[in-house]
Amino acid sequence: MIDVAHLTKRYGRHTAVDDVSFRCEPGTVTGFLGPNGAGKSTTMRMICGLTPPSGGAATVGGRPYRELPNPGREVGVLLDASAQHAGRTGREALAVAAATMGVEHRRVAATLDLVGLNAVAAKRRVRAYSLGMRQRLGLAHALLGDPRVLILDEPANGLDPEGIFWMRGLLRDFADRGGTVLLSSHLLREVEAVADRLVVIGGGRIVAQGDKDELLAGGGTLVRARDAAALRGALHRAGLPVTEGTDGLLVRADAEAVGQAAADAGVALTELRPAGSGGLEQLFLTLTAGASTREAVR
Ligand SMILES: Nc1ncnc2c1ncn2[C@@H]1O[C@H](COP(=O)(O)OP(=O)(O)OP(=O)(O)O)[C@@H](O)[C@H]1O
Repeated sequence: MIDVAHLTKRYGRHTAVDDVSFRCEPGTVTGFLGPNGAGKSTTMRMICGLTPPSGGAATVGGRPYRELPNPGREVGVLLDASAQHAGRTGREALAVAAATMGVEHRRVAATLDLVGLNAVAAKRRVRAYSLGMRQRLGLAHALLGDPRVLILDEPANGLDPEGIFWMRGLLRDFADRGGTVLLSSHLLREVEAVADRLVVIGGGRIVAQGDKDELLAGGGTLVRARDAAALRGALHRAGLPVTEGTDGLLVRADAEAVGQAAADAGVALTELRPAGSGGLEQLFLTLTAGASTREAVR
């Protein structure tokens, strides 16, 4: 269980994370989504005790990360795959971690095997690893202590499609055995494929969270008009957040509010429907429309 309560991080006058609260339950994968600079990494670093919060608190298994007696046995963390000792071989790196955590040495080979780093790869120095191999080694580090919780920042970065598919299965299996997974990603389709719950962050604030299927069912409204510019103007004047979709405008509001805004401006619509069927990508674009704009103009 991960419990995040009112986490806030300010850098000078800039608020990178603003009153963020969510909970990750055992047996679930929580997808942590947001555009660049939204505050995902900062939130995860605060959960793992690497960045002190300006306000709020986070616990893992009921305790602040820094108070866990042997954190690696309880929480597997992968925040930055490139931050690994480049001069060690993959096997050496894991062996050192195993000794530090008090994990049986034979788990080293088993974990390397589990993440798909074969004997040849395990004997190479980390500096010669591709990003995908570093991600696999980082995941091995996270899994080595047989933890009940995984916190992974963009773990699919650098993995090829087969690797992404493999990781999805690994995380699903981990959660199905009662584990708790918090996974950040900008690869929306990957999150859609594996997550049970979603936390969507934009401009440091949570813009949506909940059960993935419920969120997808309420993914805003798709609207079209022959005069797209007039429609855009009408929605803008009504203060409704709008994103360009592939087949119309996506609006973070219900159909009634969108229809009313168009009617008030005398714009004739050619289509008005829930956007949810378009999947997570549309939901993501819709939900983060305002936040992305704020980020872009900052
Ligand atoms: N050490 C720091 N000092 C000042 N500002 C920071 C620092 N770390 C992060 N920020 C700012 O905080 C905001 C959130 O950054 P963060 O890295 O958490 O976002 P993110 O959602 O992980 O984005 P990305 O997907 O691009 O990694 C950004 O505006 C960033 O510039």
